[in-house]
Amino acid sequence: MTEWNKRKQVAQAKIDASASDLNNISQEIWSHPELGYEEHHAHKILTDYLEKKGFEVTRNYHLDTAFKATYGTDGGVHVCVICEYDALPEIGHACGHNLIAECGAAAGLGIKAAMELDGTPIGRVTVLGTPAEEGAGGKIDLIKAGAFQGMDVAMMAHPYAYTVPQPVALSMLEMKIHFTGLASHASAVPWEGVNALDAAVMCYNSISVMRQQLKPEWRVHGIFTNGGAKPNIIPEEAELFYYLRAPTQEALSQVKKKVVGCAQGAAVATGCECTVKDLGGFANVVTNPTVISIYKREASQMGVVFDDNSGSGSTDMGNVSYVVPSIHPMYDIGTMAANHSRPFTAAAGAAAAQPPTLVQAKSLALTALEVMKPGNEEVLANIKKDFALQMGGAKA
Ligand SMILES: NCCC[C@H](NC(=O)CCN)C(=O)O
Repeated sequence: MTEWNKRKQVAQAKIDASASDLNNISQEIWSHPELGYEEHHAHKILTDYLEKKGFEVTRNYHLDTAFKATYGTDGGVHVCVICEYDALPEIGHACGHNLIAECGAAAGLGIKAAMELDGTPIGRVTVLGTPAEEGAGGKIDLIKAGAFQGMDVAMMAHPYAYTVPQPVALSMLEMKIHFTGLASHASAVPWEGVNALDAAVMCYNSISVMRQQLKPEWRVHGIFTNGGAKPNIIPEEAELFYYLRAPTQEALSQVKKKVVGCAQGAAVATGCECTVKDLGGFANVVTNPTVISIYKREASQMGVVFDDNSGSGSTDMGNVSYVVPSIHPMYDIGTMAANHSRPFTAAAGAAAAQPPTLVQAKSLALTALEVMKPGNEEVLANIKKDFALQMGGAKA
């Protein structure tokens, strides 16, 4: 056996030997669901554990509930494994971020064990704790703070109903559409009023009608966040909250133009004022072809079979993929339930999710080791070449 294959075995054995600890971490996070930027319990248990395992830990890293846990030396390849740990309102860990945290910590442990085999670490591994993927996107704050500078590759794995190495993750924009009318008694003098709720309903309906003309991969979905105060007051304020999505930033701007047109039309029809507030969003994920081909090879050798079924959500890992060569595979946790559903919450906390999570952690760890391997400098050169080509044709 080559020295490097020995290291790969050590990584896998370390993850297997830590299975019970890792499951406990996952269960702790799953049973204490915390919203984005409030993940204090998850932050504590992950940082305490990684510190105990010999990582140099920075708590509250640029954000209250972000962390950096790092091991190794500078000057070699620097690999980042990402943890997420925020939950959804009301339905808990319905996106399985407890498992993303477990997988990131597990991969980090495995890589570290392999690196320190002969006492001389080659390169650096950082486990990065990133808050609020379901919210404003903590990775975007961390990018702005420079947390990804000097990293060569970033990777994570996300729970799902299928196993997809290169899922579609769309560019996304969050938008609030606010209508202002004029209040009046809805029974005594309704003609004195200007009805903001009517404008919001017309806008919602126009967007729904427009949907037939949207490209199949475009997404527009919204809710009413204000529909008036009382039935006997003509609503003077009404508000819609929409997510707009498309495969690229260019296509997203076309979707935005159409939605703004619907809002303006509804305002004219009802005599209301309309303001559209752009709340920012996420970039699409640009998967690095060299890294994903290594990942696919390593995962296949462990018996992982890939499906051809990609969802099309969005993630702040998309923003990371514009600053560091990245992969964001998704994997089957033993459920057919959709993410963001209550059955998915149950699946994310079930024992059946553990074996596939550890296989993903091993696949990420072995992918990282392949990039770090002395003599494999051409691999890193190819990763950088892919990235330069991809970024030449893409805008975040
Ligand atoms: N506010 C951003 C929502 C992101 C959300 N992400 C996912 O569902 C992917 C996995 N967590 C989305 O709506 O796509």
